Amino acid sequence: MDILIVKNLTKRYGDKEVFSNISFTIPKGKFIFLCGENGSGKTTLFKAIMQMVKVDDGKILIDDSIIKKKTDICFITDQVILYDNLTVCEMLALVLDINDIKKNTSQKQEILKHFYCEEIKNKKIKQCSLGMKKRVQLMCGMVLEPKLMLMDEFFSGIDSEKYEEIKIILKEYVKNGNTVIMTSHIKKIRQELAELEISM
Ligand SMILES: Nc1ncnc2c1ncn2[C@@H]1O[C@H](COP(=O)(O)OP(=O)(O)OP(=O)(O)O)[C@@H](O)[C@H]1O
Repeated sequence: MDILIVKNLTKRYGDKEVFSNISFTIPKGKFIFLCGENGSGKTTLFKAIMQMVKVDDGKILIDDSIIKKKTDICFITDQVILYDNLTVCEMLALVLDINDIKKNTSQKQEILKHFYCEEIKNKKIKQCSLGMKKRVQLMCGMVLEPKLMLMDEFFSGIDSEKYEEIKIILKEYVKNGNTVIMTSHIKKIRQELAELEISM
Protein backbone atom coordinates (compact mmCIF):
# COMPACT_ATOMS: atom_id res chain seq x y z
CA MET A 1 0.00 0.00 0.00
CA ASP A 2 1.37 3.43 -0.94
CA ILE A 3 0.92 6.37 1.40
CA LEU A 4 2.18 8.92 -1.09
CA ILE A 5 2.76 9.12 -4.85
CA VAL A 6 4.90 11.78 -6.50
CA LYS A 7 4.11 12.10 -10.20
CA ASN A 8 6.21 14.05 -12.71
CA LEU A 9 6.99 16.80 -10.23
CA THR A 10 8.87 19.91 -11.31
CA LYS A 11 9.82 22.84 -9.11
CA ARG A 12 11.52 26.07 -10.09
CA TYR A 13 12.49 29.07 -8.01
CA GLY A 14 12.41 31.83 -10.61
CA ASP A 15 14.66 30.69 -13.44
CA LYS A 16 16.33 28.04 -11.31
CA GLU A 17 15.03 24.53 -11.75
CA VAL A 18 15.34 22.63 -8.47
CA PHE A 19 14.05 19.29 -9.76
CA SER A 20 12.37 18.24 -12.95
CA ASN A 21 9.84 15.53 -13.72
CA ILE A 22 10.57 13.38 -10.66
CA SER A 23 8.31 10.44 -9.85
CA PHE A 24 8.31 7.85 -7.07
CA THR A 25 6.01 6.11 -4.63
CA ILE A 26 6.29 5.90 -0.86
CA PRO A 27 5.05 2.62 0.61
CA LYS A 28 3.29 2.71 3.97
CA GLY A 29 5.08 1.35 7.03
CA LYS A 30 8.66 1.84 5.86
CA PHE A 31 11.72 3.80 6.86
CA ILE A 32 12.63 5.73 3.75
CA PHE A 33 15.60 7.96 3.04
CA LEU A 34 15.48 10.77 0.55
CA CYS A 35 18.99 11.05 -0.84
CA GLY A 36 20.71 13.69 -2.89
CA GLU A 37 23.51 16.18 -2.79
CA ASN A 38 23.23 19.65 -1.24
CA GLY A 39 20.70 21.71 -3.15
CA SER A 40 19.07 18.78 -4.94
CA GLY A 41 15.69 19.81 -3.54
CA LYS A 42 14.99 17.46 -0.62
CA THR A 43 13.75 20.21 1.71
CA THR A 44 11.80 21.75 -1.15
CA LEU A 45 10.11 18.41 -1.76
CA PHE A 46 9.14 18.13 1.92
CA LYS A 47 7.72 21.66 1.73
CA ALA A 48 5.79 20.72 -1.40
CA ILE A 49 4.28 17.70 0.40
CA MET A 50 3.28 20.06 3.24
CA GLN A 51 1.88 22.55 0.68
CA MET A 52 4.29 25.18 1.96
CA VAL A 53 5.56 25.77 -1.58
CA LYS A 54 3.75 25.48 -4.90
CA VAL A 55 5.15 23.16 -7.55
CA ASP A 56 5.27 24.14 -11.21
CA ASP A 57 4.18 20.85 -12.66
CA GLY A 58 3.10 17.37 -11.59
CA LYS A 59 1.19 16.04 -8.62
CA ILE A 60 1.62 14.75 -5.10
CA LEU A 61 -1.09 12.26 -4.26
CA ILE A 62 -1.60 11.43 -0.60
CA ASP A 63 -3.69 8.44 0.47
CA ASP A 64 -6.60 10.03 2.28
CA SER A 65 -7.63 6.75 3.88
CA ILE A 66 -4.41 7.07 5.96
CA ILE A 67 -3.85 10.83 6.09
CA LYS A 68 -7.18 12.20 7.24
CA LYS A 69 -6.22 15.37 9.05
CA LYS A 70 -3.44 17.95 9.07
CA THR A 71 -1.68 16.48 12.09
CA ASP A 72 -1.41 13.06 10.41
CA ILE A 73 1.73 14.42 8.73
CA CYS A 74 4.47 15.76 10.95
CA PHE A 75 7.25 17.80 9.37
CA ILE A 76 10.34 18.20 11.51
CA THR A 77 12.40 20.80 9.71
CA ASP A 78 16.13 21.36 9.99
CA GLN A 79 15.25 24.58 11.84
CA VAL A 80 14.04 24.30 15.42
CA ILE A 81 10.58 25.81 15.77
CA LEU A 82 9.66 26.07 19.44
CA TYR A 83 8.73 28.84 21.87
CA ASP A 84 11.95 30.02 23.51
CA ASN A 85 10.40 31.31 26.72
CA LEU A 86 8.43 28.18 27.59
CA THR A 87 9.85 25.31 29.57
CA VAL A 88 9.92 21.88 27.92
CA CYS A 89 6.99 20.85 30.09
CA GLU A 90 4.98 23.96 29.15
CA MET A 91 5.79 23.40 25.48
CA LEU A 92 4.34 19.89 25.66
CA ALA A 93 1.26 21.17 27.51
CA LEU A 94 0.73 23.85 24.85
CA VAL A 95 0.91 21.36 21.96
CA LEU A 96 -1.56 19.06 23.73
CA ASP A 97 -3.84 21.97 24.52
CA ILE A 98 -3.89 23.44 21.01
CA ASN A 99 -4.73 20.02 19.62
CA ASP A 100 -7.34 19.35 22.28
CA ILE A 101 -5.59 16.24 23.61
CA LYS A 102 -6.31 15.55 27.27
CA LYS A 103 -3.48 14.02 29.31
CA ASN A 104 -3.17 13.95 33.07
CA THR A 105 0.03 14.78 34.93
CA SER A 106 1.29 11.21 35.08
CA GLN A 107 0.58 10.68 31.37
CA LYS A 108 2.57 13.85 30.61
CA GLN A 109 5.42 12.51 32.75
CA GLU A 110 5.34 9.30 30.75
CA ILE A 111 5.53 11.22 27.48
CA LEU A 112 8.47 13.30 28.73
CA LYS A 113 10.21 10.11 29.82
CA HIS A 114 9.52 8.28 26.56
CA PHE A 115 11.18 11.05 24.53
CA TYR A 116 14.12 11.44 26.93
CA CYS A 117 12.93 14.88 27.98
CA GLU A 118 12.27 14.18 31.66
CA GLU A 119 15.57 15.54 32.95
CA ILE A 120 15.13 18.76 30.95
CA LYS A 121 11.42 19.28 31.63
CA ASN A 122 11.93 22.46 33.67
CA LYS A 123 14.50 24.00 31.34
CA LYS A 124 13.37 26.87 29.14
CA ILE A 125 13.65 26.08 25.43
CA LYS A 126 16.19 28.90 25.03
CA GLN A 127 18.39 27.20 27.65
CA CYS A 128 18.34 23.87 25.80
CA SER A 129 21.14 22.64 23.55
CA LEU A 130 20.39 21.86 19.90
CA GLY A 131 20.18 18.12 20.62
CA MET A 132 17.75 18.77 23.51
CA LYS A 133 15.60 21.03 21.33
CA LYS A 134 15.45 18.35 18.69
CA ARG A 135 14.19 15.82 21.24
CA VAL A 136 11.52 18.30 22.34
CA GLN A 137 10.57 18.86 18.72
CA LEU A 138 10.30 15.11 18.16
CA MET A 139 8.13 14.75 21.27
CA CYS A 140 5.84 17.62 20.25
CA GLY A 141 5.41 16.10 16.79
CA MET A 142 5.00 12.46 17.76
CA VAL A 143 2.61 13.10 20.63
CA LEU A 144 0.01 13.97 17.98
CA GLU A 145 0.37 10.41 16.64
CA PRO A 146 1.08 11.29 13.00
CA LYS A 147 0.96 8.58 10.36
CA LEU A 148 3.79 10.07 8.31
CA MET A 149 6.89 11.83 9.59
CA LEU A 150 9.04 13.99 7.32
CA MET A 151 12.37 14.48 9.05
CA ASP A 152 14.89 16.85 7.51
CA GLU A 153 18.46 16.24 8.74
CA PHE A 154 17.00 15.38 12.14
CA PHE A 155 20.04 13.60 13.52
CA SER A 156 22.54 16.38 12.89
CA GLY A 157 23.46 17.78 16.31
CA ILE A 158 22.35 14.65 18.18
CA ASP A 159 25.04 12.71 20.07
CA SER A 160 25.57 8.99 19.54
CA GLU A 161 23.92 7.96 22.83
CA LYS A 162 20.72 9.89 22.07
CA TYR A 163 20.85 8.70 18.46
CA GLU A 164 20.68 5.10 19.70
CA GLU A 165 17.71 5.97 21.94
CA ILE A 166 15.78 7.89 19.29
CA LYS A 167 16.49 5.13 16.78
CA ILE A 168 14.51 2.75 19.02
CA ILE A 169 11.53 5.17 19.15
CA LEU A 170 11.49 5.59 15.38
CA LYS A 171 11.92 1.88 14.62
CA GLU A 172 8.99 1.12 16.91
CA TYR A 173 6.94 3.85 15.18
CA VAL A 174 7.57 2.28 11.77
CA LYS A 175 6.97 -1.25 13.11
CA ASN A 176 3.50 -0.04 14.12
CA GLY A 177 2.67 0.65 10.47
CA ASN A 178 3.69 4.29 10.27
CA THR A 179 6.02 5.84 7.71
CA VAL A 180 9.17 7.93 8.05
CA ILE A 181 10.79 9.85 5.21
CA MET A 182 14.12 11.19 6.35
CA THR A 183 17.05 13.03 4.88
CA SER A 184 20.52 12.54 6.25
CA HIS A 185 23.96 13.09 4.84
CA ILE A 186 25.34 10.66 7.45
CA LYS A 187 26.00 7.34 5.72
CA LYS A 188 26.00 5.28 8.94
CA ILE A 189 22.47 6.46 9.75
CA ARG A 190 21.18 5.55 6.30
CA GLN A 191 22.89 2.16 6.46
CA GLU A 192 21.33 1.40 9.83
CA LEU A 193 17.80 2.65 9.20
CA ALA A 194 16.94 2.80 5.52
CA GLU A 195 14.53 0.20 4.21
CA LEU A 196 14.31 2.12 0.96
CA GLU A 197 16.36 4.93 -0.56
CA ILE A 198 14.99 7.41 -3.05
CA SER A 199 17.41 9.57 -5.02
CA MET A 200 16.57 13.11 -6.00
N1 LIG B 1 12.88 30.14 -1.08
C1 LIG B 1 13.80 29.91 -2.02
N2 LIG B 1 14.01 30.79 -3.01
C2 LIG B 1 14.91 30.56 -3.97
N3 LIG B 1 15.69 29.45 -4.03
C3 LIG B 1 15.53 28.54 -3.06
C4 LIG B 1 14.58 28.72 -2.01
N4 LIG B 1 14.64 27.64 -1.19
C5 LIG B 1 15.58 26.83 -1.71
N5 LIG B 1 16.12 27.37 -2.83
C6 LIG B 1 17.13 26.76 -3.70
O1 LIG B 1 16.60 25.53 -4.17
C7 LIG B 1 17.61 24.52 -4.22
C8 LIG B 1 17.18 23.32 -3.40
O2 LIG B 1 17.21 23.67 -2.02
P1 LIG B 1 16.80 22.61 -0.90
O3 LIG B 1 16.98 23.28 0.41
O4 LIG B 1 15.46 22.07 -1.22
O5 LIG B 1 17.89 21.48 -1.15
P2 LIG B 1 18.31 20.25 -0.22
O6 LIG B 1 18.45 19.05 -1.10
O7 LIG B 1 17.39 20.13 0.93
O8 LIG B 1 19.76 20.72 0.26
P3 LIG B 1 20.65 20.30 1.55
O9 LIG B 1 21.11 18.89 1.35
O10 LIG B 1 21.78 21.29 1.49
O11 LIG B 1 19.80 20.50 2.77
C9 LIG B 1 18.90 25.20 -3.75
O12 LIG B 1 19.63 25.61 -4.88
C10 LIG B 1 18.41 26.39 -2.96
O13 LIG B 1 19.34 27.45 -3.02
